[in-house]
Amino acid sequence: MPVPTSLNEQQALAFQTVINYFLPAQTRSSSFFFLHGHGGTGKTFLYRTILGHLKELGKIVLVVASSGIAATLLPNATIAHSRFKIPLEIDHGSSCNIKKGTPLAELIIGASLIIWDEAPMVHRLSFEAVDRAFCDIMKVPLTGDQYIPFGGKTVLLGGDFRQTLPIVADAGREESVDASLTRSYLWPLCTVLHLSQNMRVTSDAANQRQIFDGQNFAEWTLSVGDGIVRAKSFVENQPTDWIEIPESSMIQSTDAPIEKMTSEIYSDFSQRFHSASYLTERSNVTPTNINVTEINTHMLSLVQGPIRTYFSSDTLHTDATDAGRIETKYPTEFLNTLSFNGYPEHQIDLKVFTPVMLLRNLNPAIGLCNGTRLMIVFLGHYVIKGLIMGGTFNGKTVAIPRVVLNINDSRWPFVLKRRQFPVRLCYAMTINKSQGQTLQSVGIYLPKPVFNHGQLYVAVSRVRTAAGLRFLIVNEPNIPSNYTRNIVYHEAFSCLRNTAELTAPPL
Ligand SMILES: Nc1ncnc2c1ncn2[C@@H]1O[C@H](COP(=O)(O)OP(=O)(O)OP(=O)(O)O)[C@@H](O)[C@H]1O
Repeated sequence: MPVPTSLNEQQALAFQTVINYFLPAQTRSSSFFFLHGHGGTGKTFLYRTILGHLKELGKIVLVVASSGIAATLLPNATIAHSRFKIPLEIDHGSSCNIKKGTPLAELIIGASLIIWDEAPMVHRLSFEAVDRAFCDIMKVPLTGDQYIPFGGKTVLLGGDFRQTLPIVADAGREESVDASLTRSYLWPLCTVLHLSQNMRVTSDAANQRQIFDGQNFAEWTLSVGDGIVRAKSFVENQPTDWIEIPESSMIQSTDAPIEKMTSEIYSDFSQRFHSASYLTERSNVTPTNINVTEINTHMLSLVQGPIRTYFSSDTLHTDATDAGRIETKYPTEFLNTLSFNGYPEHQIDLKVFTPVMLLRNLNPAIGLCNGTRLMIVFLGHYVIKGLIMGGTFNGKTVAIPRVVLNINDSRWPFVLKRRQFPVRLCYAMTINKSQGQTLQSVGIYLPKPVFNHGQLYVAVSRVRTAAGLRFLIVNEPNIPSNYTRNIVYHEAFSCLRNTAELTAPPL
């Protein structure tokens, strides 16, 4: 099959390698691939090209993504966890809840290719559970010489290991790296396909200007991700990972850093606070939810118009034998004070024209995913309405209902049932939540440095141009305010470097 001329050299090689598996009688060493490339290298473009070609050949392709936002960028994509029924509570022996003979099992048997985008975000145990389920469906033994990964299905995973690793509660460096796909028994069985040419920013003349240390913006961003920017240590016995931020990107700190930062990112706010395109293009990002809330509260106070407050209904559910005692010990008033990452607050204050982020995958088919941003256009009693900002469904107005969320947090001896609109204001968002968003103007607010692998890289790679990036850093007095930490766990992706040279298989 001819390689499409629209692809660059690396994309063409990857295309050839994958498509080769659909041609008759080839010598096959592996049918499991990982497409590795940083943001803008054309992974999505390549998935679409492969999809188009296999469609022409009449093949079935299942497309999934680890996050709702990534799923909205690919045709007919769904979220991997729901598509493959991956258990939420997972351990080393888990499999997916896919029964033989069901329509889903038949669909998997009939599929020629599985594409899974943003794979590095997902815990390796999830891939291992899918591997077990596929082997079961395909009647392939899990051990011994007959074993083939994913039961012999051709699988193309993709993503960037420079970004944040799977979230593991209270994990240190070792546990975080151990959760990565690169630590799975599956990893040595995959063929890595590399993309490194940035197709998104290279054409932009402004980005070709040197911004720092002889590098242009795309190169600098990538060196941040690779953890190869020159770094210092300011605290004895602490890691040498403090890097200098280009002067041109700095906002000087003041006594009122939030006001200073937001007035730069949301310039002309009083005139433009109701413009969806203005809100779509910008956001502040910061490592923790506490600072996100501070920024959002400040911005809400600047919006003209009345506030509408929505309170959740909170109840608790427990199977414990002393359920009565637990209910007495944790009254509703106490439950209302609890906050959980990724869940709505008990009290949500909103105004028309405020931007919110959806916290649940309500209906990915119409763009309502965990991470979708919307501008509020209607605040009713039973329903709120928003205009989707960004992505494939940009500009669509949708209704958001109240939903019941079961919050199972190991710190508490109960499951909290919270009935609330699954939204949070998003003039600012955590760096982890910003993964997958593309913006024109981003203010990175660091009242404390980042605390995890890939966070600084995710933050700086949200924008397409150096001009769109602003930092406000508040450091201890002994550390200059143009330095911040760049945490990179090299061991999470060092195994990828040795596979950079891939030779094209014979066609
Ligand atoms: N071969 C190509 N020819 C023309 N344009 C391309 C090519 N490859 C990619 N692009 C364009 O470059 C931009 C970035 O590509 P794409 O979105 O596929 O990158 P990505 O690696 O998926 O990025 P991210 O990880 O940030 O989602 C898009 O506008 C895409 O259309």
